[in-house]
Amino acid sequence: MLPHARTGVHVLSAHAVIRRLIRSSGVGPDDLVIDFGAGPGTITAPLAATGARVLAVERDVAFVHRLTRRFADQPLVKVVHADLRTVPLPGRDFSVVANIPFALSTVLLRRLLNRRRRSLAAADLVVEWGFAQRIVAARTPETAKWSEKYELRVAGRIRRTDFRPVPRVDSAHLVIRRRGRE
Ligand SMILES: C[S@@+](CC[C@H](N)C(=O)[O-])C[C@H]1O[C@@H](n2cnc3c(N)ncnc32)[C@H](O)[C@@H]1O
Repeated sequence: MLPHARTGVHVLSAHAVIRRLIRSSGVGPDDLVIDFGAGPGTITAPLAATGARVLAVERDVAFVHRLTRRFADQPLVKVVHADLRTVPLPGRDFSVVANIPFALSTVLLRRLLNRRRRSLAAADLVVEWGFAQRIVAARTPETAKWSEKYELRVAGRIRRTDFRPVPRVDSAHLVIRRRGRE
């Protein structure tokens, strides 16, 4: 079985959507960017093409082997076999561009946005549509606190048919930008 055929892994297959995520992030040479849940490297590859240093974080061993082979000759890409819930985050400024496992959306946002050190500069995430709406509404004390430090907005809807296999629900492009960025 191909790794991406595993239950719950919906690979972003629409190149136009991937290009939009990356263009929105604005990452380029000298930037550090993390692709959480890199899978087969669908987002990792065009991210590396911008000249940014990319950390491709992936928990699944088969995907890690595939990523390691695919990016063996690309010094800008570091494949990190780790769990996004526990992998150490950079101390220097970094961005995130990723189609994350939906079940871990809250955990990841907490890791990124509750840190004392605000080294997350920007994130462009693919998350479940309803989840994105709840986050940007900032109705809970936690999300309200996030929105004091970060701008959170939905840049657009991503149709479920833009993924393989096709999931049951649409997604959103969630944009996160650190406020007061110099
Ligand atoms: C929705 S898929 C996205 C794959 C790829 N980024 C893409 O868009 O084509 C989510 C990926 O996250 C990985 N994953 C799931 N749980 C993880 C965890 N705790 N830590 C790191 N990666 C995880 C899965 O193996 C899968 O490759």
